[in-house]
Amino acid sequence: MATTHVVSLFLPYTINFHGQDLPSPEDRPLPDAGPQPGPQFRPVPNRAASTLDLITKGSNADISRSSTLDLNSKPSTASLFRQVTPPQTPGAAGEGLNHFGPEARKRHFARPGDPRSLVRSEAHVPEWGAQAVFNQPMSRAGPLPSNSILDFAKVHDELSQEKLNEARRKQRKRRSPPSQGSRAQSVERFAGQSWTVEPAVQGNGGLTNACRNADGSEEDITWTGTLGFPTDALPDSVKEDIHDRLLNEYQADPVYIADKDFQGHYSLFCKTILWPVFHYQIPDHPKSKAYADHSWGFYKAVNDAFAAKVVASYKKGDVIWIHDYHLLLVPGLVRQKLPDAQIGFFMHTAFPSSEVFRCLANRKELLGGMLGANLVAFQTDEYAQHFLQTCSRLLTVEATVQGVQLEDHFVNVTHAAIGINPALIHEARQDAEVQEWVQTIGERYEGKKIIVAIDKLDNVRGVRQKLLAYELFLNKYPEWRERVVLIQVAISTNEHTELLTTVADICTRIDSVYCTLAHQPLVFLKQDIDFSQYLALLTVADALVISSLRDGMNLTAHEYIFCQDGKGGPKKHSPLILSEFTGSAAIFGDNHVSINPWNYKQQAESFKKALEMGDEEKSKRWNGLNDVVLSRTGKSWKDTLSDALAKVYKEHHLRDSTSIPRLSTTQLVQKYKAAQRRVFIIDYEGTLAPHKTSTGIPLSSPQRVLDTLNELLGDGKNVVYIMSGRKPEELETIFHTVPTLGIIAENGCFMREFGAQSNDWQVFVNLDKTKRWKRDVKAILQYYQERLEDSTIEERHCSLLFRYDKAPDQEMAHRQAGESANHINDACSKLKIHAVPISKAILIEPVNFSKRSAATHIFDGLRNKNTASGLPHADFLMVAGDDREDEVVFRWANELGAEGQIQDVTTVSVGHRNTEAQNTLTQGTTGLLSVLHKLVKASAETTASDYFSRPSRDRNTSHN
Ligand SMILES: O=P(O)(O)OC[C@H]1O[C@H](O[C@H]2O[C@H](CO)[C@@H](O)[C@H](O)[C@H]2O)[C@H](O)[C@@H](O)[C@@H]1O
Repeated sequence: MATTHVVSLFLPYTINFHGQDLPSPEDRPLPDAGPQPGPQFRPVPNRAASTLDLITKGSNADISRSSTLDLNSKPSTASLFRQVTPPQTPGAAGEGLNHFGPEARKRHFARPGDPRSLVRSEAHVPEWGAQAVFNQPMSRAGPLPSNSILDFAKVHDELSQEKLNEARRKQRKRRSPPSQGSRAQSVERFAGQSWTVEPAVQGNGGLTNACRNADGSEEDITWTGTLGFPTDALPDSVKEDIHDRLLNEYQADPVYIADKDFQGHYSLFCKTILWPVFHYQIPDHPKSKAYADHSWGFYKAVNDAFAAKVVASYKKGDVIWIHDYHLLLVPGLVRQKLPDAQIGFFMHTAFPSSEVFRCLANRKELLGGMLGANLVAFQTDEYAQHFLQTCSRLLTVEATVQGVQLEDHFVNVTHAAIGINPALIHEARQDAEVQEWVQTIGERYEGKKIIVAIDKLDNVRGVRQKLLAYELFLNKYPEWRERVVLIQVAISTNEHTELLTTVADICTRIDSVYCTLAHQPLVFLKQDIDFSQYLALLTVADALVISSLRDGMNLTAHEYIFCQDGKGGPKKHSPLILSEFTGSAAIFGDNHVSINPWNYKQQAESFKKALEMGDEEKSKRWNGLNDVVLSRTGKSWKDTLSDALAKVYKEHHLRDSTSIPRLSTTQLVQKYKAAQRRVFIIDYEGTLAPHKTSTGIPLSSPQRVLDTLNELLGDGKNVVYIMSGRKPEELETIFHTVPTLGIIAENGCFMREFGAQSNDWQVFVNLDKTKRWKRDVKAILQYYQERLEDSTIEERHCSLLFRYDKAPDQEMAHRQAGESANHINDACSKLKIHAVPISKAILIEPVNFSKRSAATHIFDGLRNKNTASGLPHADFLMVAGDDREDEVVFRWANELGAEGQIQDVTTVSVGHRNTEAQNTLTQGTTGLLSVLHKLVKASAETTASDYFSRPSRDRNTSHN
């Protein structure tokens, strides 16, 4: 049975090992020690009380281990920061405990014994390899090479040396039998361990929830992803057991990646390069990470491993959905192996503007990878537009609202915002623990207003900006100081120590200025909270603030709106304060309180506005928001995307030149002979005659083309048009020996009617207006021409061509050409012209006139003429072409055929491109000439044989 492969970096499941002889923390490998023999487990830390526990249960808990804020014993926020040693780089030393504590186990709401549970959509998870939640193996990756730009050259040399050593090691291994060395001993301890399948700690909770039904079940899905912890230390037998159980019982196919590759991929390339760039954090000082660093190799290795896994488990008819920025290369890699597969790609994070994306050293490979999909989808229209513009600028391809036109195929681009799973949240909030927390928090803060904020302490979440704005709010509105509390849950990662310090400073300031013996207006929790506390906070909040500087969506906002409906606690309908830079803001209309998080003053005002909002307005706004949350759920997102993919896949398949039949000359001859009135519309360059270089086609055309056209025109039943992008006078010169030929020039801006005088041209465009836009556009093009060696501007009456085929630096030429096209499209959007990349040139032409509009004109003319004479206007139409401009004529002709307006319609694409034509002719221009010649010959033979087979008395009268 066909399945949908949901391919995401992390599976929704992980493994918890339950050995009898779990190692103590002292057994952990030492920093920089590399792979170590011996115990490989981290114990689960002693249970530490969470802050919210402390709120109610007193301060007996070991606060130094839990990094919590005990409101009863009131340590200052500053002391809180001092108590906690920031964790070290995961995998390097195996540290990184305590931020999550045992509460992080409850990131999900699980039915007993069933890991298919609701998870928090935007959970704030520990770094990979931190072993903060379950007993799992340590990373054997050892320290990775530095990715500081200052060490670039050194690392480069080291890596080259390492490659050499690796090759030598492999050679030695091939020569000698496998040893029973330390690695074999160290993995032994895992062989007999018992383990359980648990809901994942890492990964995209929004995606997991969207793929689950109201009862937690999933249909026809196979998950592909990693287990979320280092697996080098597991023996193959354990890996196989885990694989078999996950696949059989949970439809989850684990991908095992070498620890070093995973760490280099995730902690380096994803987290220090892609994530900041996609969220507009562009480092510009020497301490920042290099854009072109060695971690690209790790990124590729992980993407390769994923692609190999997908290809191996794919069966004909399956659908493949690849998710998020970790796996940008996978669509392209899978496409290479499975050219006919149905592949969708969804980007969960924001996609930056082309100006930012182009900073990435591997930008073309990344785009090429994404374009391996049939459908590339984003959360919002804005991100989709950024992607289209990036492709157009960096790859110099034509990007339309529907997608990207590549050399020989089309990739559709769309947007669909992910949503939440209301039914599962509703079930979860019925849990007694949630109810208890609702009551507890309500009692603890009775008489106060609670502003809630739940973020990962990462530069993109705008926590610093939020705290500064809150400080300003307290300063400006003293009447609120004793009546409001901001509960900021913020999980830090070890990467952001600078941010942590700044945030600590602000917290200290707020504490020292506004904290009193009776009231603390800021509760800063530098640890995660469990799922029931999360739901309870969202339920009782008087406002939620999301101040992200950039965020793909942000489903915490959606979960908050849902929790405020009064069915899991008090009916609050509290306001949502939401950054305009989140995807969610794009779908919520104007019912939230919108902020630019950089505008501290505005953000401070938004707190006041939210806290003082009247009940009526609150309910009105909340109803609007809730409508969006309930109508745009995770399920509807998933259904919309799978319908869209199925539709475009069908279209692509129909247009795929390998699935379009070759033109059958025999059938065509039969139709031709049967027809009374035939119309031919044939493209010139690339279809009837080969393409020539930028110097243009030679004005003396091949005699064979002219002879064939004259032969066709020799039959009085035939009406023949040539279509071309060239100027009328050029075409007139080329075809001066074919006097009655109809000509469409400059892609439909001019037309000489069939049978008209040689210089009798119809002009469809307004030439004065055309002159004006050409002058403006030429000025833009000249700017680019001056910067691009050996580029030229070719001027036609109604269009301009910026040619760069002779430019010595083609990389630069592509970039300049792409820039110029975007520049013109942006600057001249009101002029009804567009700039489109064609082969080695940018064509700037009017949007309202095309070969299709000219073809329609021809057909209307024939219809009018023949209606008057009583003859059929046409019962045979043949359209032949080879490139983008001809596709619109194919579509038009196919429509006429489908509507029955013309009995026999034949559309032929010469060459190998994906096309809307119904037939292909792969033999090129000479192939088409032979077909046309055969038609004429067959018809002449018919006429002769008809003549001689008729009685002689008829023969004598036939010309009367
Ligand atoms: O931290 P990562 O493991 O690299 O994953 C990135 C984030 O993925 C999820 O967020 C993304 O998807 C959400 C749902 O589509 C979307 O709302 C958000 O804007 C995206 O960034 C996950 O929820 C986050 O915790 C991860 O950090």
